[in-house]
Amino acid sequence: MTDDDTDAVLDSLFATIEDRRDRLPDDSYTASLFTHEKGENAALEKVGEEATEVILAAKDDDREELLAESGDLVYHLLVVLAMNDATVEDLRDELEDRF
Ligand SMILES: N=c1c2ncn([C@@H]3O[C@H](COP(=O)(O)OP(=O)(O)OP(=O)(O)O)[C@@H](O)[C@H]3O)c2ncn1[C@@H]1O[C@H](COP(=O)(O)O)[C@@H](O)[C@H]1O
Repeated sequence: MTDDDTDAVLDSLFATIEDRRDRLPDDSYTASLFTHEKGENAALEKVGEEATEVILAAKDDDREELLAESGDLVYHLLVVLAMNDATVEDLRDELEDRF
């Protein structure tokens, strides 16, 4: 997979998150985070939980679990960005500024 492919996956995932945020379909886990009674805290708690699971998987040298939990973490992080008027493009700019 090339860097461009990775960008396309992140762009596509973020566009899906924005779509769920804007349309709030009933059967969407993403939409449920945007309508949760705990508000943004529900997504922030998931970021914390998934980060902990990443740490445990790394400490256990469990590569498969590490990748699965990293996927969950990145997804929930993108949801939090979408809740805060930030985009994956903003994140890309932030990282590029550090080169
Ligand atoms: N990448 C993800 C993704 N990663 C994780 N998750 C969900 O995040 C939750 C993670 O929870 P846990 O691992 O803690 O497992 P759990 O036991 O279900 O936890 P709880 O939800 O009960 O707290 C699960 O319900 C996963 O399904 C995701 N849900 C959606 N996406 C992407 O978002 C797209 C749209 O999904 P919907 O919003 O459901 O249409 C999907 O096609 C995917 O591309």
